[in-house]
Amino acid sequence: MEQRDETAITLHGLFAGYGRGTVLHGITARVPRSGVTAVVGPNGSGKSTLLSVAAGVVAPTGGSVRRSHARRPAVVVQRSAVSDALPITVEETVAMGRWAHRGPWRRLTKRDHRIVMECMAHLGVLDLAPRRLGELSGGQRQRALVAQGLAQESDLLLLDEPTTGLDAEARERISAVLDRAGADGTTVVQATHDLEAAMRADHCLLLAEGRLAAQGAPASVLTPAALAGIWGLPRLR
Ligand SMILES: Nc1ncnc2c1ncn2[C@@H]1O[C@H](COP(=O)(O)OP(=O)(O)OP(=O)(O)O)[C@@H](O)[C@H]1O
Repeated sequence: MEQRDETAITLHGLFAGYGRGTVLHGITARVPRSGVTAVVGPNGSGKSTLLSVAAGVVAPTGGSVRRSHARRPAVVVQRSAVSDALPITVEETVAMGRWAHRGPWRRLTKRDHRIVMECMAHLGVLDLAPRRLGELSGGQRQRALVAQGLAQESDLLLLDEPTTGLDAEARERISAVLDRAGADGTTVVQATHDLEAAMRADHCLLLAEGRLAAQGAPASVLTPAALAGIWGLPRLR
């Protein structure tokens, strides 16, 4: 019972993939409740697939996944997955985060509008509210997408590379918001190539070729030996 309360997601011997191709091979791991968990690994190691399984978008082909969340997960996709041609503003993008509560055709309430404003303010995109998403820089667009995820007020927030490739200011802004959400009781899971972001997480899952290489506190998982073994890096920068 105690274990169940402390664990948000339990993966047991999990296999998953696309069509006939298996990407995740027998992963047994846990994501603690509250706080930030970083999912780390080289390109193609299965990080996004793991997030998709956690989101319920990809079904396991073997083993099990157990989530102990009351609400529908909030998912923040990679910003490259959002078309430049999408004719919506930052404010509309963030307001879509409230659709899970109202449905797309229902009017948003005053509380919804307040949450949308607050989330834009937290991510520093209030000034960009009327701008079209497609005309923003990568960092601005990413902050708008994280604001949308936050606006869903889920107890499980899943993000695919929210800080990878951004400048220091955007990375710091997003990391601070995720840290705060985790401290406030949200279970935050982010797939990332940003080793600084991974090191400041509370928990870390390290994937290599669809298998779990290690899990635990980031400092014990992202050791120079593990990084050298998996990426061939001489040391953590
Ligand atoms: N929708 C899909 N259909 C078929 N194969 C897919 C799909 N998405 C991912 N894959 C394959 O699954 C494998 C793992 O991909 P995944 O995106 O989960 O890895 P990743 O660790 O997130 O990689 P990256 O760091 O490059 O984002 C890759 O071989 C990829 O080609």
